[in-house]
Amino acid sequence: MAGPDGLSLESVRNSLIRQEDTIIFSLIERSRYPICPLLYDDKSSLIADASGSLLESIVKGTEATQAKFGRYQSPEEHPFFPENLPESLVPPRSSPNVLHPAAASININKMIWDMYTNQLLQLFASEGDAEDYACIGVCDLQCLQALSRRIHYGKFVAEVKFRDAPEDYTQAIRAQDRDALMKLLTFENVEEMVKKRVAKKAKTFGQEVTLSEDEYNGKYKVDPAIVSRLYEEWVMPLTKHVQVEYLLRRLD
Ligand SMILES: C=C(O[C@@H]1C=C(C(=O)O)C=C[C@H]1O)C(=O)O
Repeated sequence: MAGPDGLSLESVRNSLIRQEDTIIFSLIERSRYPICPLLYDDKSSLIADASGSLLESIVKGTEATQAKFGRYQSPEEHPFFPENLPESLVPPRSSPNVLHPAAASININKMIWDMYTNQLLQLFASEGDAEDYACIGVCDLQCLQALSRRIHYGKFVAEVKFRDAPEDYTQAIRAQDRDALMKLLTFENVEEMVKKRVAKKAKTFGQEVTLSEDEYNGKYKVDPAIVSRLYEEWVMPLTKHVQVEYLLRRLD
């Protein structure tokens, strides 16, 4: 049942389903380009005097602009480089914060960055180089932000699950028992559906649309099996990790 603030398991699951579209489209966009290793190289001399990789500079610069316009006032958004972000110029949000205040201390973007640059990219982008650094970096930024939003949305999922069964969760939280919390919040049947649905979406969104009535039997823009694997091995485990981290602090 929805709480007075409108939060319900159905509404948070619907949001996760909608976010699948954003993630898959951003992967499709990124897969148009080769990996382009120079973008991620800390020692590349692509821009003089910059510390870190070119992607880091692109993400830091974009986050600074977005912070000024209030992006990180939203509890759904988490910066990759929270240090030294400028103050927001827009007035604070009026919507009530439905999360426990401890939620603000959870940001696993470093893990997401490492997973994306060291493991995921290699799965869906081809080997090689290109000079469209800005376009490719912006595609990476979009993938990273979409994955980060989805994974940190685990805070909302956890809040709703806690409200639905406060006694069960309270016991595990008081004991700071990660395994018990993981067991309580895991729904294997939902995870199976997620894996199947994202593969189906990758097929639907990633085919070449023609006017022919024949069934599509061409190549998909991103491999549906890889999208499913991405969810199984990284996206869902990290979302559950965020859920556990949030619940451990839920009674602070
Ligand atoms: C997000 C939820 O919690 C867990 C994580 C899931 C996910 O990341 O998609 C799916 C099912 C659950 O095991 C949920 O129950 O919807």
